[in-house]
Amino acid sequence: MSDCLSKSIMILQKEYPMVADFLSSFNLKPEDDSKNFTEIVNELPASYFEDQATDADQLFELFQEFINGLEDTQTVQSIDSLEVLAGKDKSGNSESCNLNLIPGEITCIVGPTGSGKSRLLADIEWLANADTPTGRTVLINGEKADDSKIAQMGGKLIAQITQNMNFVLDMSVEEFLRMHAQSHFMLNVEEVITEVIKLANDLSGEPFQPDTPVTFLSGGQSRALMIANVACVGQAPIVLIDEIENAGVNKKKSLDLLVKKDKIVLMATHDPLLILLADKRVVIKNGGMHKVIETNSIERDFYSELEQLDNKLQLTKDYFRYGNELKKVGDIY
Ligand SMILES: Nc1ncnc2c1ncn2[C@@H]1O[C@H](COP(=O)(O)OP(=O)(O)OP(=O)(O)O)[C@@H](O)[C@H]1O
Repeated sequence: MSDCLSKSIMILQKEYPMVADFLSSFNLKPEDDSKNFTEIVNELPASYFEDQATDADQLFELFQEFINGLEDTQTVQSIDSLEVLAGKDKSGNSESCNLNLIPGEITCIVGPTGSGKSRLLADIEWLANADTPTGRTVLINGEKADDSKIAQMGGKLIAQITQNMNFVLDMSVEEFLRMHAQSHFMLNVEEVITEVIKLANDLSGEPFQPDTPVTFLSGGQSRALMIANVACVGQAPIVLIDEIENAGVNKKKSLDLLVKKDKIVLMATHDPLLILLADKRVVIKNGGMHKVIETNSIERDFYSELEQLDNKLQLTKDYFRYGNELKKVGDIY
């Protein structure tokens, strides 16, 4: 018998408080919580199964699935380090450094076009084990992916945010978020939906409604929705971002949001504002990790100066985008 079917409800509830929600959603009100799930179900009268249109085997199966889901969720939440061990650059020379990432920290990947930034993201996405063109190895909590449960959890460990977030689903924003929140066993689904939509609208500055079909969202709106969703609903502790500079979202707010949720954030970018917002950056040269630079205080101070320049550039873009014609310099600001 599976462990969760033979453990007392009292013990299971200590490990997983959400067991109470499972029981109440099936109208099960055990009077004696020292009994296990099997005993509770076996004592139910036939009328219960008729009312619920289910049977004992189905309840056992659903309960096991539910507990497995909770176990997976707890495992992915306990990531406290990600390490990329050096492999080879494009010429086959050993890379100069490893890369260590921890929750609540933003790391940028910088380097010229074609240098290998996306390759590094892909190595992490695949939890490389000396089996990609770079020969890198990714360690999670100091362990190789194939050494633990992590291998099965690849999909739940890592969330990706890319330039191309195309939806093909025929559903509204609200339905999409509800489906996602339910699949993550969230308790307060409706509150979460409201929070994610509010955040996404704040990030893109181009509001949409709960009943907007996801296929109607603009590029900026869909990326904002993904970022808010990854931050609030997704339990993935590692977020990989490929270029959000032209994404039509507020970059600083987006990063603040992810960091507040204690995610490991790794972002390939050419944008100096994003680079200066990060805690550190790994420099890629000829496909290899060349060095890791911590953002220093001079760079942090330079950020505000650069931000003012960026705001000016943004105003200029909007000026022309909205059909204005420049008559004298100074009209824009
Ligand atoms: N260490 C390596 N060994 C072998 N091939 C590599 C290595 N690093 C990168 N490559 C290959 O080099 C090519 C360019 O890399 P990649 O697309 O990651 O560059 P990039 O820096 O993301 O470029 P861009 O800034 O234009 O997006 C890819 O085909 C990638 O697989």
